[in-house]
Amino acid sequence: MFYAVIPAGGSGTRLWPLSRAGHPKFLHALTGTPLSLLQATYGRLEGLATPATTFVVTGVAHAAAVARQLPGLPERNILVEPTPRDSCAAIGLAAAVISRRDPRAVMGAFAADQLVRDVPAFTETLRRAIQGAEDGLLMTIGITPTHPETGYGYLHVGEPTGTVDVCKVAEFAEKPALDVARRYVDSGEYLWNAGMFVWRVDVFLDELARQQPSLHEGLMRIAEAWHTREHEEVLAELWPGLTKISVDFGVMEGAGRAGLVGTVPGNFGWNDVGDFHTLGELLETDTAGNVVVDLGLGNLDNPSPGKPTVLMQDAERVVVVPHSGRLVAAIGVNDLIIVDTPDALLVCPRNKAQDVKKLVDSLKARGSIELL
Ligand SMILES: Nc1nc2c(ncn2[C@@H]2O[C@H](COP(=O)(O)OP(=O)(O)O[C@H]3O[C@H](CO)[C@@H](O)[C@H](O)[C@@H]3O)[C@@H](O)[C@H]2O)c(=O)[nH]1
Repeated sequence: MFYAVIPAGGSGTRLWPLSRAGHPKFLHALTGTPLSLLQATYGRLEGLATPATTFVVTGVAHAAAVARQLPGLPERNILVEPTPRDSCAAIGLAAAVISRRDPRAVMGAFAADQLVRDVPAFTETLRRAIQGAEDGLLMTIGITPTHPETGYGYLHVGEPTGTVDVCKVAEFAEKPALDVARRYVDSGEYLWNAGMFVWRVDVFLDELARQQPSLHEGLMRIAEAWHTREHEEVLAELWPGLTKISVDFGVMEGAGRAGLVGTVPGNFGWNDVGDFHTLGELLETDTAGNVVVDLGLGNLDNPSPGKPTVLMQDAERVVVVPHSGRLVAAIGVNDLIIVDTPDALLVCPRNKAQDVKKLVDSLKARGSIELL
């Protein structure tokens, strides 16, 4: 049996002021369709899992929005975390819950905030990954890199395993420094890790126990109590003490060194919707290269539909996110990002899109919680 898990908890700080702690990027319709990133992620898994075999792991602050956006998902399949403890705890919790139903089930974990253009090719790739997982590997999907991105994991592709398209991974290197990332890309031997994982839950949980024993123990105790009366009590006691680490640093790097990681190439039009510049590259432009991000129906608080929201004159390659209900007008500007929300306006050159994270950090340092 195949289970699909969507960890949905990151706050998407490089998409501030649109993405906020209370309404993070996975709940927004950012990619030119009425579907939010979460709804699109859920929808593309239909060929692989059923609602009964799909889980979303999310924070208590987002559980109601997730249920509203995914009305077909059984409520008991929304695994609610009291606080964010990063992706290893989120994905590990789902693995532990699934293992109590079926200890040798194969599960896939799919980041909630990505764009996939060719869903049939995605489904085919996943079928190959499932074969690799059945053979005992922790499977990743490898994307051909286009530039030395430091926000991704890198997979050093090793020997073929004999299963069609499946290779061993000689090294899993998460978020390398820029010079290292350059070396990887120049070598032609590395792929980007797509942030999707497929494995047998027993293989993953054994590896979690080996590398993160206390996290493993806590998650197994929480999963044991999950559908019982003790659930809340056990969760309140154990969750705050769980190791806070990503699955990439917490398990995958070490599993790579142990020769347990495999990969299949993913040629399905993959994008990580990380910042406003990238978003501008992904969406359709007008003849001057301008992009208006239409937040569509998947957005829960879509302002006044029908009213013109953006007017541009002699402007080129400007990305506008109108999200306040008022008109955004721009004259004679180039290569700019303008994000207008009711309580915060961001204006930033496209080549500084990564620095939005620093701005959010400084807001945090000032204690401006209401703006985050
Ligand atoms: N429920 C829950 N989900 C979480 C939490 N933290 C992160 N997530 C979810 O976990 C997924 C991965 O997010 P990040 O941990 O922010 O990953 P990343 O920095 O983007 O890096 C990952 O993805 C890259 C590709 O986009 C990979 O290249 C990289 O190796 C890694 O797997 C997203 O769906 C995010 O919502 C948490 O505390 N709780």
